[in-house]
Amino acid sequence: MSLDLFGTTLAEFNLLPCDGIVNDFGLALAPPDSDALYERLLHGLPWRPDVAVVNGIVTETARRALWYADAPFRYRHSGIDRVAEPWPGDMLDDARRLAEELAQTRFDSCVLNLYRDGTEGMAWHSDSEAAHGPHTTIASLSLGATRKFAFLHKRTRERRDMMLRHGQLIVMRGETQRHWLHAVAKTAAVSTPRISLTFRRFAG
Ligand SMILES: O=C(O)CCC(=O)C(=O)O
Ligand SMILES: [Fe+2]
Repeated sequence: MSLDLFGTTLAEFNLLPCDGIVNDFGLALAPPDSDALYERLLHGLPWRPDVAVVNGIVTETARRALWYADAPFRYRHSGIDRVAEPWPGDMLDDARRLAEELAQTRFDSCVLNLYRDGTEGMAWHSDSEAAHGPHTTIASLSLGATRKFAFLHKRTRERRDMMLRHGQLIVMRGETQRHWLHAVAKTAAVSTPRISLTFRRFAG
């Protein structure tokens, strides 16, 4: 699953210099499986805009989003209260198992994002400590177009960027959400969709 580079695996390599851990598992899903999952999710899920409060006004995002979980968990994010929906059949079962195996964590929910092209991104944010606890683990599987994923340290403004490719899985863990913001950068160079599956744990 992870490339063996001179005895250390990619997964052991921490992309962040301090205050958190981001492991890159490389192409965790083989191309035929990534292609099949991408097509199934792109065409088979009821994608809808996300909502966020911007300058006090409730606004629909260009990006599409969905949130599935084992139970109707509630989560306040971007100023809006959300409730999780039941899993869409078995569509996400294999991806969830893969994420659990690589991250060595049990996940009970998945936030999915659809960026239809490079004009759509996600602004700097961190994923709520209140909902996930201070040492949350989030596994993120990318499908479709390659996009730049960036990290910005909240205090030092130090920055780390990585490209996320079709089938690539990364894990954010430890104190990453407490000390770092992350974002999906917009770009004029991408004209095709990208989907991210972000597996999380809400129950204790
Ligand atoms: O699309 C991505 O890779 C990141 C998504 C993200 O940060 C989130 O859903 O909180
Ligand atoms: Fe996030």
